[in-house]
Amino acid sequence: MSESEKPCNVLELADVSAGYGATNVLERLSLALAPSESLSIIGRNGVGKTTLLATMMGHTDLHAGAIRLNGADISRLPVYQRARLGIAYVPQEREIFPSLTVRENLHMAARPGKWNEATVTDLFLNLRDRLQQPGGQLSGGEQQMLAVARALMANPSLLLMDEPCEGLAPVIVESLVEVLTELRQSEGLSIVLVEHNTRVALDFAARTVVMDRGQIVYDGSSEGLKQDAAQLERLIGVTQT
Ligand SMILES: Nc1ncnc2c1ncn2[C@@H]1O[C@H](COP(=O)(O)OP(=O)(O)OP(=O)(O)O)[C@@H](O)[C@H]1O
Repeated sequence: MSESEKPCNVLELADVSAGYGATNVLERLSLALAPSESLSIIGRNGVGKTTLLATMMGHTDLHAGAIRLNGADISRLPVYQRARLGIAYVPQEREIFPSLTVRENLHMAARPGKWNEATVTDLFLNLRDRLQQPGGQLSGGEQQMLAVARALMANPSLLLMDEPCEGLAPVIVESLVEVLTELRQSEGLSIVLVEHNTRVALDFAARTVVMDRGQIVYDGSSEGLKQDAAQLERLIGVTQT
């Protein structure tokens, strides 16, 4: 395949410096994601993982560099336009609307495509029985499922997820990871997962990025990191995964 025939990256960050106000958290960071490719992001606390997702979505101040989505420059676009172009974001805080029903939450940002009320509730069966209940009455795990399901209803090409397993019981984490793994295999969907649990992160995607102080210090095979405890320890200070 020649260069011109190659499908363009779903996402590309080129030499991006970004942060909050005048302060940069990300320093000249570059990253590209092929169509349908998924990626895990790990790193110690406070190294800029959330800031990286927030920058993709347009929630931070971009000071230098460019961000492209499916080849189009979105660097200066506000959040809602990025969402319309196909980025969905599940923030750490979930941000579901507690007084709206599950169904109302689901339909807030729905766009036509393969993900609709029927298909997302096939994926998260718990939600199907609770469509009429206020979102605030759901358990933590169900609220997380609602947040992911609502993001899917926008039929994105890129799904950004910030620590979806945080605060959930191990059995819920297990079922959520199962669904996320199923989603990772969806044609036309790229997932970027920020995950504190190194084992979950390395199992989730074939490719893992490790961040340190606003930069990428490893970008490569998840399997490679799994097999190299010394490197993992050096990068993020864990001895077991
Ligand atoms: N809204 C904000 N305004 C100003 N500084 C912020 C804001 N959010 C984060 N920061 C700072 O940016 C840096 C990176 O934080 P970020 O939350 O991106 O890291 P992280 O790797 O996601 O951390 P954690 O694993 O603890 O969630 C930190 O120094 C943090 O204090």
